[in-house]
Amino acid sequence: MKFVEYPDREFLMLSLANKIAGELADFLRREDRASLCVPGGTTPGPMFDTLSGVDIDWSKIAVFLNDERWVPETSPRSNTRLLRERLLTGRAAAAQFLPLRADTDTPEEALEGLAAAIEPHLPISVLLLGMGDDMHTASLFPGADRLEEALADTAPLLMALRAEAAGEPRITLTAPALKGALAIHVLITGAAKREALERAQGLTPLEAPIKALLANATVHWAE
Ligand SMILES: O=C(O)[C@H](O)[C@@H](O)[C@H](O)[C@H](O)COP(=O)(O)O
Repeated sequence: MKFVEYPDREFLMLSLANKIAGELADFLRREDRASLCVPGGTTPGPMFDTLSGVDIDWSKIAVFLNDERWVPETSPRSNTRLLRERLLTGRAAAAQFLPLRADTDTPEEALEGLAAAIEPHLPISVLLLGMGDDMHTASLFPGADRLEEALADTAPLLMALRAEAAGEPRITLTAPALKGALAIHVLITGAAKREALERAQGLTPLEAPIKALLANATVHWAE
C-alpha cells in the first residue's frame, strides 16, 4: 500500500482528479476503451466536480459505481443521483454510464442483468474506493450477511448484501472484481478514517473489508 498525505482537502481533490484523468488518458492511448469505477457517499463530490471537466475522450469511458443503495434515484441517499449531479455532467456527460440500480423490488432480481452490462468492461481500468469509519468499502460491510462469499475469489461480479450499518439493502461489486482493477485508489479524509485505516492493517478482510483491497492501492488522505 502507498499512502499519500495532502496539505488540505482542496489540494487532495484537485490532485486526485488530475491523477485519475491522467491514468484514463494513458489507457486510451493504448486501448480503445477504458472503465472508471467510483464510490458514492459524501467524500468524493468535490473530486467529481473537477474530474467531470477534464478534457479526455469521455465517450470511450464506461463509468459505474462500486456499490448502490437500494433506494430510488430521487432519494438523497442514491449514489446514482450523486454521480449524475457531480460526475456525469460537463465533459464527462459523454461517458457511458452503467447503472447498479433497476426498477425491481429487491436487488437480487436485478443482479444478472446489471452484471451482464458491466462484464464487457472488465477489468476495471481505474478504481476509486471510499471507506467508512467501520472499515467497509464499496458495500462490503463488517458483519454483512454474505460478506464471506463476497470476499471469496470465486464471488460473482455483483452481489446483494444486507448489513445493519448499511441502512437499506445494497448491491456491490465483490472483492475479486474490485481487486482485478489495473489501478486502485482509496480516497479518505479526516482523523477517524486515518485511524481506521491504520487499525485495518492488523485485521483480516472479514473484520476490516478494506484490507482485501489495500495491497495494490494508493491511499489519498487529507485532514
Ligand atoms: O454507498 C456507499 O456507502 C459508498 O460507496 C461507500 O462505500 C462509501 O465510500 C463509504 O461509506 C464512505 O462514505 P463517506 O464518503 O460518506 O464517508
